[in-house]
Amino acid sequence: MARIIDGTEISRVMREQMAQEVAALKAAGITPGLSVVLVGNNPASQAYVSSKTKACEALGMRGQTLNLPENVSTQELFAVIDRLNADSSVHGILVQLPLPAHLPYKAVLEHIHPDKDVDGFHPLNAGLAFVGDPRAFVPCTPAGIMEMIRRENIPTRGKHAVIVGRSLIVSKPLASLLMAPGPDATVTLTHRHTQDLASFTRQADILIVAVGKQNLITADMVKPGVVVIDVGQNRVPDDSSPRGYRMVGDVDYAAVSEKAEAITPVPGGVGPMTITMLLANTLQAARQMQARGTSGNPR
Ligand SMILES: Nc1nc(=O)c2c([nH]1)NC[C@@H]1CN(c3ccc(C(=O)N[C@@H](CCC(=O)O)C(=O)O)cc3)C=[N+]21
Repeated sequence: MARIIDGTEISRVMREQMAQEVAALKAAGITPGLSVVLVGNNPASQAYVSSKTKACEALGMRGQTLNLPENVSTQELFAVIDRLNADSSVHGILVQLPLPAHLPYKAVLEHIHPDKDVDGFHPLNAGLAFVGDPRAFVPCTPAGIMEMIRRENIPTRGKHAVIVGRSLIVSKPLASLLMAPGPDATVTLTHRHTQDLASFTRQADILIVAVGKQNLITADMVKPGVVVIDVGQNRVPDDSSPRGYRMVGDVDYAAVSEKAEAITPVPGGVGPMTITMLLANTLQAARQMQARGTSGNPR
């Protein structure tokens, strides 16, 4: 049976360390602050956003949510972001995705000041991360996956990492992190048009799945000894659960964990690590602004 990679426990250790760094910044007069902009009232988005701001507060940081109506105009949303960009008590800004279809999400993400872009979705940060510049904010999910791999001592050098999915948020940045000097993995990226997906996944020493489709990866699609990182967050109706649903990933967990060397569970794997890296990026933003002398909460 596979070893379970416990994202909740790794997060607990990392957050304990970060709480001390927050305390030190606070002693220097700066309380790191994250502002989350949530448009509309999608229940899943509301749940994610509240877990993000709660995690901030648990660390001693400020977490604020700005909830805008579903029909907010692009200009109104830009005005809100302008205000957060100019507010020296705000170190990180996150606009929760997906946005309603009438809003141009790329233009919205480009409106966030790159120094406060703790999601790492602004093209400047995406570019800095791609060239391996340490000033970049690295998107939280790929950063969290790299932390899990490092802390679990999973060998990457020369290993074949196969990524399923081609998103800007997870797969593209993860590919560049895994193939960079240091990790030195050989990376294959696959997606919905890949022919004979299983012929690729079966070659994986490390298999990362970020698609959003329950049971996409079955036991016959992996080789014995694989390390599986499941990024999926799928809600499955379940009357026996208090919320009326349960969370599953993209991997047939029960069957694949019989063949894998190690596997991340859902929930309790990549999800908590994503939030942990959001906290880390907010802390990084506060420190960078302190170093430039552009931060400090108004007293
Ligand atoms: N601008 C932006 N940045 C994001 O980082 C972002 C976003 N938009 N939109 C949506 C996705 C999704 N996402 C999750 C993070 C943590 C969990 C998480 O902690 N999940 C728990 C389970 C949650 C539950 O049970 O409901 C777990 O896996 O253990 C889930 C989903 C961040 N996202």
